[in-house]
Amino acid sequence: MTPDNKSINETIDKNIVLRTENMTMQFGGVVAVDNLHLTIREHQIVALIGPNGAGKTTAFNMITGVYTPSSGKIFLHGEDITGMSPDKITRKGVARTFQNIRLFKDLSVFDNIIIAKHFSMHSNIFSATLRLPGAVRAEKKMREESEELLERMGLADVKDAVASSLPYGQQRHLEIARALATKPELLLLDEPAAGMNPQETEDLTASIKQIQQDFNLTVFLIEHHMDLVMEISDRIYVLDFGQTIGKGTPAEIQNNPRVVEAYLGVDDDAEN
Ligand SMILES: Nc1ncnc2c1ncn2[C@@H]1O[C@H](COP(=O)(O)OP(=O)(O)OP(=O)(O)O)[C@@H](O)[C@H]1O
Repeated sequence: MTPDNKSINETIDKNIVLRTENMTMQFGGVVAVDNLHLTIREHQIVALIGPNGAGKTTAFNMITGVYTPSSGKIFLHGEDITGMSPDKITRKGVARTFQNIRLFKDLSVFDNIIIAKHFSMHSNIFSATLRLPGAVRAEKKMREESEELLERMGLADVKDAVASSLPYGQQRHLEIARALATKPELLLLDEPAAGMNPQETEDLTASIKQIQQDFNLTVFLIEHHMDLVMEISDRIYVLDFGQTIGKGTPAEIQNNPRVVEAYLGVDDDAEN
């Protein structure tokens, strides 16, 4: 390899935020995810799709440290994070939302954000209680950043409302805001449009694109709403019974006969 080729390859590799090698999860006799190879580059929006039970959430759970893979490796910017704890992975710049909303339902919108900020900054409860100058400054900064985040997410008007009192669509936006409060570089969204009507889904599609640009993010999302997936994804991976049956651009996926047969041919909405 010439020196020029070598430096080109190194530059390309630096752009890889997340890479999995043979990532596999077995539950008893079920291979939920089978040898998954992912490559996600900086500032891409990448989707993971597939029928129910295909292994999508299990893949997220391995990447975020909830499960340790049965075999295979996970690299974040080239660092092996396989089996690292969820807290540690969050502090390395990975945040996620969940398929079923997991807010602090009895707390205000603002407090949901502040708690996430405290968590990500590893703030010291003793210095905060004693109101030491450094802690006071940090707290002030956190509050300002939280206000700004709520403003950007269109939630400033409801910042004092109890989280559970928000309409469903706004609760989903709050969940994304809370994930953003940890200042991630890589944002994982698990079915962000679940339960949304077509108008809410359209609004969310625009929001995700905007958030990705405003916060300079790399986004990896699981979603069943194909309009959303096809519109915003740079690349798509398709799982079926844990196996990767397709990967490529939206156009490539739409024309992949195996994917159409296993998944795209089935109209999820028609079943409901
Ligand atoms: N903790 C677990 N213990 C045992 N089996 C599990 C566990 N978690 C998931 N599975 C199994 O692994 C397979 C993949 O499940 P997973 O939830 O990852 O699918 P999914 O693609 O996210 O589905 P959906 O679209 O319905 O959310 C399923 O057969 C599921 O029953």
